[in-house]
Amino acid sequence: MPTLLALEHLHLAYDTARGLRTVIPDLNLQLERGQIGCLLGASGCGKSTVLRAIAGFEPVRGGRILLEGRELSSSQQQVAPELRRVGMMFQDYALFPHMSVARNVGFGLRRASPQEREARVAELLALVGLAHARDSYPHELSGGQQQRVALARALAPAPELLLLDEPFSNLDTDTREHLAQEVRGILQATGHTAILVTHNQAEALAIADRIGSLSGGQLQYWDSPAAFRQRLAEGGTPAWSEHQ
Ligand SMILES: Nc1ncnc2c1ncn2[C@@H]1O[C@H](COP(=O)(O)OP(=O)(O)OP(=O)(O)O)[C@@H](O)[C@H]1O
Repeated sequence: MPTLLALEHLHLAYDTARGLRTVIPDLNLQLERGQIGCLLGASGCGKSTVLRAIAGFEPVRGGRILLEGRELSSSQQQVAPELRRVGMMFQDYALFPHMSVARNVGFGLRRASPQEREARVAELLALVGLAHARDSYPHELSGGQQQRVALARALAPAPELLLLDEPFSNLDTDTREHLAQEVRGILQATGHTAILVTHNQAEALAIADRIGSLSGGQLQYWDSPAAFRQRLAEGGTPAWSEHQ
């Protein structure tokens, strides 16, 4: 499979009152089209910063980000977030409370005709198993259902790459693993490529094709689930990892 996403010598830093603070000094990563990659790592190691840079919300100080060989970010240029074809889904769902499920899902389709939007919303709600809830409001749904609406909304504009930032962390353990497997099924069925960040190994194993650990701003490994299981069996887990 061809590479969809490439991070090449990525250097990310924040401007602070005390000067530039490097979070990611030199990160390299490749993800094939159709794969789900997972970044594990301790709180504060820079996982969200990497996702935000891929989405175009953080400047790149060095190196570059490529999507299908197209340069999205480098120190010289920065493609606007809305032109990247990158979708994002967060842990707090970020659904609009005053909008119905259908309007939430159709939110990113403002340029489509009403008929096209209606058809796409119906298709996505069927995909995530919530066709019956189209007229409900977010507060009427369970956490897992809200997260499925958030997934449908993120997929609606047909992004090339989906970024998932701790998407299941507000859910209880059982729902979390079940939904991770369900989301994997949905992304595989639609051929989507995604990167997920989490603290949780079980979640990583339930969803990912490639699992890596971010530490000191570097990717420590980029394993298949089988190789990652082997690593766990050999005791090669970082001290911070959640074992659930
Ligand atoms: N806007 C900012 N300005 C300065 N420093 C920041 C800013 N945002 C994040 N940081 C710092 O950058 C580091 C990485 O933050 P980031 O949110 O990427 O970590 P994370 O691995 O996603 O953590 P968590 O798992 O807790 O969400 C942290 O030390 C954080 O304090």
